[in-house]
This record gives sequence, C-alpha cells and structure tokens, in this order.
Amino acid sequence: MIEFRNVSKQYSSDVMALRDISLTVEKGELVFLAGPSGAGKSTLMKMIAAMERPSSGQVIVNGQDIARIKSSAVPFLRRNLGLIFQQQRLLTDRTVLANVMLPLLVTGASKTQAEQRARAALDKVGLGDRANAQPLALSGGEQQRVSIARAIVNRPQVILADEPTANLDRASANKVLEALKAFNSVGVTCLISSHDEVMLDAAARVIHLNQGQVEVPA
Ligand SMILES: Nc1ncnc2c1ncn2[C@@H]1O[C@H](COP(=O)(O)OP(=O)(O)OP(=O)(O)O)[C@@H](O)[C@H]1O
Repeated sequence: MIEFRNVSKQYSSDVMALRDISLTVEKGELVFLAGPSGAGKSTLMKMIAAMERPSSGQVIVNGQDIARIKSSAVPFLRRNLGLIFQQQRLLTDRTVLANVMLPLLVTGASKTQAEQRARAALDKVGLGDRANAQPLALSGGEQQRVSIARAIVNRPQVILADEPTANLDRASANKVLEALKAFNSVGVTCLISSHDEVMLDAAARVIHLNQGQVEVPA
C-alpha cells in the first residue's frame, strides 16, 4: 500500500536527505523507522502525505504516485492518513473534545455526529474522562494521546507518527504505543519513527535509516 521506488530527496546542493530508498509497507503492518537525528525519517514520512515531493523516484500510496498527483487531490490523499507530526500541536484555546471534533467538522460532519465520534476516539485512547479539559492541563503523554485520537477520528487507513513518544517518560510512552498498537490490531497500517531503543526492541519490523539510506542489517 506504500511503496518507495528508488526515491531520493535533495533539499539543496549540499543536503541530500534521502538517497535511493526502496521499501514497501504492506496494508496492516506496524513498522518502526529508526535512525539518528538527520537520517531522513521525517522527510520519508512527509513524502507519504505529499508534504514533500521526491527529487527522483516514485512514492506510491494506495496506487497513486505522490510525485504526480495534482495539488487538488492532496486533501483526499490526506483524508486516508492520520498524521501525528510535531508541527501539528493541539489548539490550546479549545477543549480536548473540540480539538478531536475539528477534523470531522472540516470534512462536513454534523456537530452531533462529530461529538459522538470524537468521544468514541477519546475513549479508545483512554481519555474519555478528559474530554472537557484544556490541552495544557494534561500531561505530555496525555496530549500525545489526544493527538492520536484527533488523527484517527476520520478512520484513516494509515497512521504516520513522527517521534510520538519523544520527551515522554517510560510509562507515558508505553501508553502512547499501546494506543497506536490498538489501532494497528484492527487493521490500520502504522509507520512510527522513533529513537526509543525499548520500543524498537519490541518491534516486529524496524527500518533503519542512516544518512538518507536504508541500512541493511549485518
Ligand atoms: N525543509 C528542509 N529544507 C532543507 N533541509 C531540510 C529540510 N527538512 C529537512 N532537511 C534536512 O534533511 C536532512 C534529513 O532531515 P529529517 O528531518 O528528514 O531527518 P530526521 O531523521 O527526521 O531527523 P530528526 O530525528 O532530528 O527529526 C537533515 O540534514 C535536515 O537538516
């Protein structure tokens, strides 16, 4: 469902973020993306959501070549993706519930339907009782779980999570991971970037990136 074919990304003459990447992520897989800072993990994830385009090669998502899709088709592509990126922080002047309702309201759901589904999404990440709280009243791990609820409320086929457990203590990180795994267990494809060795040790599949290349295990 996600395929990179000989993908390179050059940001400038001296920054080659990805070099000739070829990989496939099958529907329903849970894949971790590991590698040091600057290895290209965020760039790779952004390409799946058409936030960056490859300089060469092809990125195929659900049969569509990201390099060739029209910008008018990008919102439809993203509707099938749940994005958990550092840049997409929660709106701090609205309740947790309002944050999770937002993606539904912008895609035309009624307020009643949006509230019902947002509450169900919060229940799934274990935060049903915090719906009326302000985001800043929650711990970092709880805020990250709200981000997960917001990302999955539109029932995407794929979750892309960029360092979802960064800056969290072990207990909070585990809860975030459990929430992601629960969605994976009902068929959602998950691609998660992480530095976290404990998380990577427990993973079924880890893709290691280094200096823009996939490292082949020795
Ligand atoms: N928009 C951009 N313009 C120019 N260079 C960029 C841009 N985004 C990333 N880079 C560069 O591309 C390389 C890969 O960056 P990327 O953010 O993909 O790595 P990363 O593995 O996600 O790192 P981190 O773990 O620190 O987030 C780095 O050298 C980075 O400085």
